[in-house]
Amino acid sequence: MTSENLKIISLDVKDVRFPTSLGAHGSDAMHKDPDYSCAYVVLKTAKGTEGHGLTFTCGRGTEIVVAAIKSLSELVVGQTAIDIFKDFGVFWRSLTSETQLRWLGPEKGVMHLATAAIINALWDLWGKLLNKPLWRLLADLDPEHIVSCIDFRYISDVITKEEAIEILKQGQKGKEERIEKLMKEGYPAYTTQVGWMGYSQEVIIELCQKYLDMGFTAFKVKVGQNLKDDIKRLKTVRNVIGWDNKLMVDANQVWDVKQAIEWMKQLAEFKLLWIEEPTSPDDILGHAKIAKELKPLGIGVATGEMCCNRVMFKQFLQADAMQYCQIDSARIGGVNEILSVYLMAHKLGVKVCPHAGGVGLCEMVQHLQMWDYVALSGTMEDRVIEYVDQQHEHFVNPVVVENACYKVPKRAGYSTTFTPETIPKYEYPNGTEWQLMFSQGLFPDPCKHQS
Ligand SMILES: C[C@H](O)[C@@H](O)[C@@H](O)[C@H](O)C(=O)O
Ligand SMILES: [Mg+2]
Repeated sequence: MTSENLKIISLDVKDVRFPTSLGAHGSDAMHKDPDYSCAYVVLKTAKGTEGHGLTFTCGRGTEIVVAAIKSLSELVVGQTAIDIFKDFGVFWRSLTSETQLRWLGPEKGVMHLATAAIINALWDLWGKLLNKPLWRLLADLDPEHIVSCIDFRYISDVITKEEAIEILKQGQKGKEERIEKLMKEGYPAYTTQVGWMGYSQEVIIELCQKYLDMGFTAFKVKVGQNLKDDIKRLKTVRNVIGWDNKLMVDANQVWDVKQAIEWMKQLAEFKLLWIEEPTSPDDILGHAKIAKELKPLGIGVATGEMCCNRVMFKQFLQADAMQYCQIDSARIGGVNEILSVYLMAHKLGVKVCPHAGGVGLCEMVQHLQMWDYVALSGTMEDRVIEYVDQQHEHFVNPVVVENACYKVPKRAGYSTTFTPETIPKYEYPNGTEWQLMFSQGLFPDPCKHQS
């Protein structure tokens, strides 16, 4: 492979949306009608190999992320993939610290979602070039190379490069046996599919039974709109799943700090493992207070799906403000930054249970969590990967969950390639499915709207 062949010659980006709001799939106390969507990046090398990456969105606004990706694209096109991978941390910083664009973040919001989509596409490309699934690519990289992918600026007060290398060297011990175990058993999952906010009691009962029959032992339910309804919903769920299975709740940032504590005290009788996103995702001390108050009730605090970067994660971890660290593969700046969060969580003894409620998130986080087991924490104890049954049919290599465990992905890359039919059908607003839904009056046609 010559380096000329590995030159990135194009970056294409699409706005892809799925009409999930029609069935209340993905709904919660704050996002009542999400249309699961993504900005989908396709990188192409001169040799013709493609890398596919995405960042998750909830419908409206995806076009803004697409525009941000277009603004970043000139930093990528013309670069040689092999040079990027040699010194990936430096390249990552060139995106996040671009001297003018950084004013729009820095390292947060739309710009960081855009960075994640591009960076994820690069890791997919790397996996495809080496013919390895991402978890294996990560597990095979030597500790120094992994560390060279990370930007340690702002986190070296908690973890240095040298410490990270040492931790990763320790993680090499027993790696092959762990790979063998993973191949045999897979990685435990929990399901959120049973408890979206907009689901009726009947649907919840039916889904709880379905997932129990599939072998699931951990379930997550949305709360936070109305206390009486929450109590009713949790009673229903406990009735079906019993008291030995794990139950978690998710408020998606709806409460004030005091309100969160009071509300959760009223739900404690349902034996809850964690409350997820009780309040603003930026309120580190608020989360710490909630965690302290709820600890005697056996309830931990989980958060991370909207934690905007490694600096915020660092402080959450330092402040004992999260007992479950929910990295999100598409919110912070892609794999490189996520590696730094895993390392900090490991050093500070916090369990990582990735967030996956969105398009392609299950496909991605399985790789990250499997790498963590194989080459970093070395354990799956009390750790679970979220599972939602959304849009898997649109991926060429969808996740496979059997007996409530993710099977190890075997195909090269980050599992983020859409099927050839997906974009023509679901690109917004011109995809054939969208055109049909506009004509049926299911959604307003944005083109007609403007004229
Ligand atoms: C809008 C989305 O579906 C969220 O509700 C979802 O990501 C959720 O917070 C989760 O934890 O899966
Ligand atoms: Mg959540």
